Parts: sequence; C-alpha cells; structure tokens
Amino acid sequence: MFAESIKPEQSIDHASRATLTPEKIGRLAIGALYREVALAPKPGLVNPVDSGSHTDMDFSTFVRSLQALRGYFPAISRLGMQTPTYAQLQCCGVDAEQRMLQATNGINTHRGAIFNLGLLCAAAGADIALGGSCSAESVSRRVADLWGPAIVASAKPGNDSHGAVVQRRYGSGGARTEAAAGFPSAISIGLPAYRAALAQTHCPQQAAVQCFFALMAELEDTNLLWRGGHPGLDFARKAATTFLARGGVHAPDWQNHAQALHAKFVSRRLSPGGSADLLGVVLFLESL
Ligand SMILES: CC(C)(COP(=O)(O)OP(=O)(O)OC[C@H]1O[C@@H](n2cnc3c(N)ncnc32)[C@H](O[C@H]2O[C@H](COP(=O)(O)OP(=O)(O)OP(=O)(O)O)[C@@H](O)[C@H]2O)[C@@H]1O)[C@@H](O)C(=O)NCCC(=O)NCCS
Ligand SMILES: Nc1ncnc2[nH]cnc12
Repeated sequence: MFAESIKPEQSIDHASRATLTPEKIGRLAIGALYREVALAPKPGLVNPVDSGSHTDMDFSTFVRSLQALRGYFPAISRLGMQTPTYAQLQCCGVDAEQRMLQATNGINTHRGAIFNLGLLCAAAGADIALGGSCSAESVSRRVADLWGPAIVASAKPGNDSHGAVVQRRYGSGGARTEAAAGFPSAISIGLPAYRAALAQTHCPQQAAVQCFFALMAELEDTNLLWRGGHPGLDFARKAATTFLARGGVHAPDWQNHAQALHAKFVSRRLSPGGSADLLGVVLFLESL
C-alpha cells in the first residue's frame, strides 16, 4: 500500500547541514511535499492510487504543481537571508500561487504549502544569516518572531477565500493563526508523533501516517470545516482519535483500519487538506 518513495536529498547528513544553502532548503521543501502526496493511506486525500474526496485533481496534478514550484522555495529562502518584511514575502508567495494555478489549470493543490513552507524556507534563510542552529524549533520560532504580527494583520475582513469564509462562519483561525504562532501544532503534536513512531518502527512511511493522524485528531482544519462544517470536523477528529487509541500504526491491522477510514471520508466528501499541509511542514522541519 505504501507508495511513498524517499528522495536521496532527504537523508541530509550533519556535514551537509553545516552548509545548508537556499538551494538545499528548496530541495528539502519539495521532497517533503512529494512525500506528503505520495503517502497512503491518508483518508480523503489525493494519493498515487486514487483522488480521495477530490474530483478535480489527482496525483499527477500535484506532481505538475510541484514542478512549477521548484524555483519558488530556494528563491524565498534566499530572500529570507535578507530578513525581509512580510509584504516582500507575500509578493513572492502570490507569484508562486500564479505559477501553481497555471500548471494545474486553476486547481488549488498547494496554496497552504506555498504559504507554510514558503514562510519556513524564508525563516531557514534568516536563521542561517543570523547564525541560528537551523533546527526545527529555531526555524519555526523565527516565523513567529519575524513575521507573526504581520501575518495576523494581513487577514482582510472582505476576503472571500475558503479559509476566510470559514473564519467568519465558525471563528476558526486556520493557516494564518498556526503560522503566526510558529507552527505549534507541527512542533508539539506532529513532530513528536513522527519521531516516536520512527524510533519504534524504523519506517519513515509508518511514522508519517502516525503523524498525519495525530495532527488530524487535534487540528482545527479549515478544509474539513469548509466541506463538512462542525459535524465533518468532529467526525474526522473522532476517527483519528479512535485510530490512535487502537494503537495507530503499531496495531497489526492498522492498514485495513486506515483504508476503511479513507472510504468513509470519501463517502462524506471530507478532505483534511490542512492536516496534509501540516504533515508537509513536519516532514520539512524533520529533514532540516
Ligand atoms: C495566507 C493564505 C494562506 C490565506 O489563507 P486563508 O485563511 O485566507 O485561506 P485559504 O486561502 O482558503 O487557504 C488556507 C489554506 O491553508 C491550509 N490550512 C487549512 N487549515 C489549516 C490549519 N489549521 N493549519 C495550517 N494550514 C491550514 C489549507 O490548504 C490545503 O487545502 C487546499 C485546498 O483548499 P480549498 O481549495 O480551499 O478546498 P477544496 O475542498 O479543495 O475546495 P472545493 O473543492 O470545495 O472547491 C490545498 O491546496 C491545501 O494546501 C487551506 O486551503 C493565502 O491564501 C495567501 O495569503 N496567499 C498568498 C501567498 C502569500 O502571501 N504567502 C505568504 C508568503 S509565504
Ligand atoms: N494530498 C492532498 N490531497 C488533497 N489536498 C491536499 N492538500 C495538500 N495535500 C493534499
């Protein structure tokens, strides 16, 4: 069932970490996003086998989108080295969104990722320039310290994005709140879940599945709210909590359980896109 393939650039060693460059940071970002979309089972989401709860995109749409974003992550990381303002980062992010939409014929594959990983690549660049350790914790902290207030202030009342509609309807914070606070869900939920499962299983794919469910159990995922309202979000969180309580990826029948959940999410048209995005964030931070 595993379709994920680990790219060589993800096994960066300590010697190359000392010379982390915007180009390497960019490759790590693309590698993390590739691992996310290639991972299965992942309830409701696009994977190499099927399109989950989506009718307008498939695995090849995501691969095209990633190809279009190859130049973006090194570029924003290079920009980060000059500790820019959030407005300067936004120009770079909006331009990348245009390239993504061109490559996918207008379909939103990586909007959240352009935002989240764009900020983290810029923060990694800033961390290098400011002599930081470039650890997961140091880089995510930089996002909050350098751009947190500007990210919060950038939310426009009249915005008609799905995230903004959900915020008005349900009061949920979503991607902006998570990023402005330095990705607390990734740091305190996703990363520990990934590391613990990896230590126990020695299998990066199983660790990524465990991390995904840990995130979905806790996150206020605006994609779930957009498609299913509170009943949809509650259903997804309960499903993830039950999966974890039954042992998660350490249970002998975990693949059947996760596959059955995939079918249930598809029948309800639910897609945990925010949790998928944060899985990409965790995989990127871990690869640093
Ligand atoms: C700053 C923005 C990201 C603004 O976000 P906003 O809050 O206005 O909402 P959206 O534009 O709708 O996008 C937010 C995306 O963030 C992801 N997300 C959701 N919840 C969370 C969370 N709790 N934590 C982190 N991230 C989260 C999510 O991305 C995924 O979903 C995408 C599919 O979404 P969508 O098309 O809405 O849903 P569908 O169900 O497919 O639609 P239908 O089929 O029903 O029509 C998928 O791509 C994932 O990525 C949210 O979508 C931003 O918009 C912005 O300002 N962009 C400009 C670039 C920029 O300035 N960047 C800053 C510099 S780096
Ligand atoms: N694999 C995936 N399927 C659907 N939406 C997503 N958003 C981010 N990753 C996704």
